[in-house]
Amino acid sequence: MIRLFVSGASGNVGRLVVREAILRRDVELAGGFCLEGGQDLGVLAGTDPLGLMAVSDLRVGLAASSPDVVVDFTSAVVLRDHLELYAELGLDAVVGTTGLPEEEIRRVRDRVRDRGLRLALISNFGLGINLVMDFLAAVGEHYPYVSVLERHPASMANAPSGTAGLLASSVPGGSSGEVASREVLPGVLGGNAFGVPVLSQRMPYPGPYSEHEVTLGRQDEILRISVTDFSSSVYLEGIFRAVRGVGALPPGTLVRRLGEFPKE
Ligand SMILES: NC(=O)C1=CN([C@@H]2O[C@H](COP(=O)(O)OP(=O)(O)OC[C@H]3O[C@@H](n4cnc5c(N)ncnc54)[C@H](OP(=O)(O)O)[C@@H]3O)[C@@H](O)[C@H]2O)C=CC1
Ligand SMILES: O=C(O)C1=N[C@H](C(=O)O)C[C@H](O)C1
Repeated sequence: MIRLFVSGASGNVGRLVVREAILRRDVELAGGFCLEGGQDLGVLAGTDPLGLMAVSDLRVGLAASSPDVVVDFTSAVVLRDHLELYAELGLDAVVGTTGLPEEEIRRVRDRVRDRGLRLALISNFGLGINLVMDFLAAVGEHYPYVSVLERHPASMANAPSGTAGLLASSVPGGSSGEVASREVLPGVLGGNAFGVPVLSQRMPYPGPYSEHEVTLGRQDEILRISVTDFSSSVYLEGIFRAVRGVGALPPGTLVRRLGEFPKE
């Protein structure tokens, strides 16, 4: 039985993680944190009361509940502090929160290695995106030209999405060539991550969706892959795959893709 603590227990993803943890036989919900705190975790998750209250002080909540694994879906604003706290407590962590710059992630990787920690820092737990990342790693060398486009509702916290950066980093060698176009509207061409052009599109559409599109090119051939997710439930299978797997990783390991976990 894995004792699980959920950071961000009142959020879109955190609530689903709490509900799933209640249903699963291999997991026991140890506690949860959210900014507000004070409410029953079951009620927050839209189910029956559990008699287990969300805490608003993460350090206190973790000390009181002695979890085996912490899952974090909170905010880029607090991500750095949360990672430091999990490291200080030597906790195995599965982190979905995005928005940490790549140079910072390199420092996190060093800390994980130096202190013998185990961390899954995965910007997208969806099956489709993880399969595309595996595909890009396998075939990217055949396609010298690459670009990544991501589309989210206007409420999306960061631009680009963490997933867009991870997709860009999955292509060995980045993209070739230069873009000569002059920007008439500032920012219209987007940015660049790992040598790959990345563009974010935001629309005040009411429903949830998350879309990523990768275009691969070589002489006389364009290959385009698009993944659209309409509900946070698509992340659950991957999150619990990581929850089961993180404790079995060798100490000092940071994984960025589900494909890095050994097959079950
Ligand atoms: N890796 C993946 O597969 C996915 C990653 N994400 C990422 O996960 C993160 C969370 O997404 P989502 O669930 O939609 O977010 P929500 O805004 O729905 O939930 C955020 C949660 O974090 C808490 N929180 C918000 N701000 C703070 C803060 N400053 N300090 C402490 N706690 C805070 C909120 O508490 P309260 O309600 O009390 O304010 C809430 O519990 C984002 O970075 C998102 O991009 C999202 C989907 C999939
Ligand atoms: O906040 C979201 O919605 C999402 N965040 C993750 C990201 O930043 O990549 C995953 C997905 O794009 C949805």
